[in-house]
Amino acid sequence: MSQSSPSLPIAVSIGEPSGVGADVTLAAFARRQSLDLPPFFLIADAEMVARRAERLGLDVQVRTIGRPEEWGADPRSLDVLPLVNPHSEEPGRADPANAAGTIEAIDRGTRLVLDGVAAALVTNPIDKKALYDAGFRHPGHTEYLAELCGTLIGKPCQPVMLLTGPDLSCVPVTIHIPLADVPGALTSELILSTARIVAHDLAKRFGLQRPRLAVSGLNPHAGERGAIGREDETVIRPAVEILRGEGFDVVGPLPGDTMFHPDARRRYDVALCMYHDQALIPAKTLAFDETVNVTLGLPIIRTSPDHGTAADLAGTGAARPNSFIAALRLAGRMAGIGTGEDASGR
Ligand SMILES: NC(=O)C1=CN([C@@H]2O[C@H](COP(=O)(O)OP(=O)(O)OC[C@H]3O[C@@H](n4cnc5c(N)ncnc54)[C@H](O)[C@@H]3O)[C@@H](O)[C@H]2O)C=CC1
Ligand SMILES: NCC(=O)COP(=O)(O)O
Repeated sequence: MSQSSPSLPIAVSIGEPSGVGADVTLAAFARRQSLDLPPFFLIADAEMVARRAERLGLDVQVRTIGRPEEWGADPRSLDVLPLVNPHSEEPGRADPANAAGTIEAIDRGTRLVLDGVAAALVTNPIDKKALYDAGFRHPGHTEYLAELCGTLIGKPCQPVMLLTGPDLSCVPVTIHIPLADVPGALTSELILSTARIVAHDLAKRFGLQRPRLAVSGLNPHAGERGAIGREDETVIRPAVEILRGEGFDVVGPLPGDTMFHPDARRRYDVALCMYHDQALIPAKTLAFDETVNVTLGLPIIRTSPDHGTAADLAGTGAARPNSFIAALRLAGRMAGIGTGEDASGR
């Protein structure tokens, strides 16, 4: 762990214990010095993490800390803030019985950042269905963190999901909803509020003033001037015109199939897409190992690897830690923690 900076550490939540969260966190910790990673501690069941390290054959000592302030006393050890709700470890087999611990880790990490004890929260992937089966009523971290932060600060938050990689940053305006519900959920107001949060947070968190925004259409060929679907003209174009009137650098609606080729991508900083897969397919296809999921619109910095629980790889050593490492680095840069990385960011 880098001791060159007196910065606060980053809190990392374990995510789904049967997934690769522990694997990628341990792998990143093992390479922390050569990669000059920002300091971090893990919120997890310490015994589960130690067992996973052993299973993976990683020479990582796990040290339980009583309070986050105890972080960093022994630079050789991965500090783990233990859970009240224990996690059983069965790689590849999600169990709703672990849900309480999974949610506890997210809750505690969020509170620690809000309390100024941790610099940022990096979340490992959750198995959404396992949490739903245990009664969790939020589609994912993104929506849950917005509600939790809103309750804790007494002010509602609109979460915005940003996927950012070396060659593409994009935002799904509607997030975790069935495709059939997208046309009904898509409103000019939602596009406007999302674009305003993107512009505000890119300036505040990334130092990018007046980002160039490209807004996608919803229908094939952005509706072919109303001939293949109406939303492009009745919902999306009016929002783009209002944004332009407010001084935004924005184009659209652009046909979704032609806005991601290399020349097109050079013309904007962020693509605002109308639904989850319209944004996440190009992001993960272009750079699965380097793309980071960031939640904008929150009073805390939250990043996450772009991948899911990868249950098929848990405990095998085959999970690549790259996206997790990118998430740690980006959280560090957003929090102003010095690392050996090029700070130009994305
Ligand atoms: N932020 C979060 O909490 C996220 C959670 N999920 C959840 O993850 C679960 C599984 O989702 P899937 O769609 O199967 O996506 P996935 O990303 O877990 O897996 C898709 C494919 O990519 C591979 N893969 C994923 N991460 C990898 C890594 N680090 N190194 C090498 N290969 C990797 C997997 O082995 C699999 O073949 C679902 O329950 C989903 O809800 C998915 C995305 C984000
Ligand atoms: N596919 C992205 C995703 O599911 C991210 O979900 P979350 O960060 O909101 O948990």
